[in-house]
Amino acid sequence: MSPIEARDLTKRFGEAVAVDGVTFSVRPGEVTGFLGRNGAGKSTTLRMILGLERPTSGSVTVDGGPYADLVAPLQQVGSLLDARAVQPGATATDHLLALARSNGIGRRRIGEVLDSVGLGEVARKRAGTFSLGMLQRLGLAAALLGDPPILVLDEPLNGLDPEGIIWFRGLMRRMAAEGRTVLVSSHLMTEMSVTADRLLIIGEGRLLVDSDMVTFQREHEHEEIRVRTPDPQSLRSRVVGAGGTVRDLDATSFAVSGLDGPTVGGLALRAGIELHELASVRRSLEDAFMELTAPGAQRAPAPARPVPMPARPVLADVSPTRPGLSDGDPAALERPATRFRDIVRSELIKFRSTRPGPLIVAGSLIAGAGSALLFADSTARRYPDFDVDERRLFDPTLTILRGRTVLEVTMGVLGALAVTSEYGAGTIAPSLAAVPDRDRLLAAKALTTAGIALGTGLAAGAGGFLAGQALLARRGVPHDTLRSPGSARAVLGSGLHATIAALLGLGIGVHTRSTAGAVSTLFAAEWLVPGIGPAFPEPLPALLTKYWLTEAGASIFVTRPDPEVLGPWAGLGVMTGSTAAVFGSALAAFRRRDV
Ligand SMILES: Nc1ncnc2c1ncn2[C@@H]1O[C@H](COP(=O)(O)OP(=O)(O)OP(=O)(O)O)[C@@H](O)[C@H]1O
Repeated sequence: MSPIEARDLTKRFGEAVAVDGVTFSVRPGEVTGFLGRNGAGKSTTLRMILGLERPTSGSVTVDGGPYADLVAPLQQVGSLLDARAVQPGATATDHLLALARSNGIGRRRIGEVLDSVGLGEVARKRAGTFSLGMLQRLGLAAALLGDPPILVLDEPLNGLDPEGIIWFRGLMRRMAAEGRTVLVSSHLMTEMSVTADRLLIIGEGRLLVDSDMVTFQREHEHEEIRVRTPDPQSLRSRVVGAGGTVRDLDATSFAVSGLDGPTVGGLALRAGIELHELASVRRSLEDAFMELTAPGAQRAPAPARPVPMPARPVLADVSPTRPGLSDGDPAALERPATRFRDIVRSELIKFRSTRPGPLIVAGSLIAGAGSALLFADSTARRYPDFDVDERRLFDPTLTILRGRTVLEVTMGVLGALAVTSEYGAGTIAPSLAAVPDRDRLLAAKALTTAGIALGTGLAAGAGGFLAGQALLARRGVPHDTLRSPGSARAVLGSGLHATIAALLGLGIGVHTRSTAGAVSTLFAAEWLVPGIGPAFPEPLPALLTKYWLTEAGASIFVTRPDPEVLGPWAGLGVMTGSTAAVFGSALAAFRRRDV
């Protein structure tokens, strides 16, 4: 079994066929160049190899099974799809650390790979300040993190300067010499002719060439005679009759292989055919590539050749790690499967290293406590004018916790950002390549988000409550303590409410995939729907007040019974149920969709 095997791999986007019945094997100990023009289907094929896109039909295996089944993905396959897929606010170290942690790779490895790609000096610089060439190096560093036996790289040369290209060639050659499997896509034939041992050429989704480079060069790189004549038909038949091979160039010219210039000239002279041009030119591999992949070129699918397996990889520590395929390799046995705890730690690093996350938490704490103080102050000013009924119904806890709306939105945004920031920056692809189990990735995001929101909600609620009650007490207005009926529950509720709001945001974020879309949806849920509710005839306004998720959830803060709203726990239950429905549908969508 080859490290990468595609069988009849097909991907359709609607009517368009991006990859059309492609079959190939990639062997260890070689650099395999995957060549094609823009839009030929290279990236789609590589994304299917990495489990980021689901084949419409056919299959592709990595290390003998689907990519999703790898036990420690980064230590088995290193990949680079899009070098620009980084959080601009994250440093090079943080970018790698988040990936490394998810697969239980130690921090020491980060310095090593950064040094090995020449980025040691900028380890603490933000990736947003990097040139494209530096980003390619960072992407390669990410691919090398787990010292994997298989490398899958999509156009890694883009943006590299000449020195970088030479360095990259050397790196690929070294990797192959160590027995690793290297699959690298490109649209540059010339580059691949010096880097690759084996060639796969894809055009309009179909595999056109599957050959070793030496054979391809022998077949396509040679001298040929270019002939221009007003009577190409006659000369062509004479050339073919003399054993030459003809390749049409345009209406009046063709190229001849297998005969030399004087022979072709002699044939023309003897037949009395006028010649306008007779020249010997070297046919480059680039020419061959352009002709083979010309739009609409006549083509048949390349035969699926049985690929003999070369000797086992040389390096002990680059052997396959899939259980059952490791042949008792001690290096494989040392690699533990990815642990959920590590994925959570990786999510925490992502949170810390993307600028909006910590800012939102700080802002929420200030806004939560600040709005409580503002409400306390305005209540204290108005309290002397309250009539008897107003004083009887006065609920100091509820007044203080009115800032919950701000927290509900900020925590919702925080939850949404856990996924939308990944889609926005494109880091969702490397994240999923590192953690292909989508349930576990989303669960880790949910747990991290919930933990941060719970802490923030409790801190903002308790801080706001204590500061607000102290202000009321100082101004001689009735106030609550944590021992007052319902007050502790309301403060605890602040944490629960923030947590549910964050999970709601996360679910919405998975659906919208864009931060703007998620924020608009959250604002609609928070303000638009309850705001326009009263414009409709009863009983809709009453129902919305009681059962709309954000309104119902707010009842957790109510300390005096109110017939218009649900009981505190019932209300929070409605909000939890609605959030669970949104989150459940998000999980289903996340499992199903490509990337
Ligand atoms: N998500 C998608 N939805 C619709 N069409 C898509 C999608 N992804 C790719 N395609 C189409 O599939 C075809 C192959 O695209 P792909 O990105 O695989 O090409 P490529 O060979 O990698 O090109 P490039 O060198 O420009 O990256 C293109 O026609 C592209 O427009």
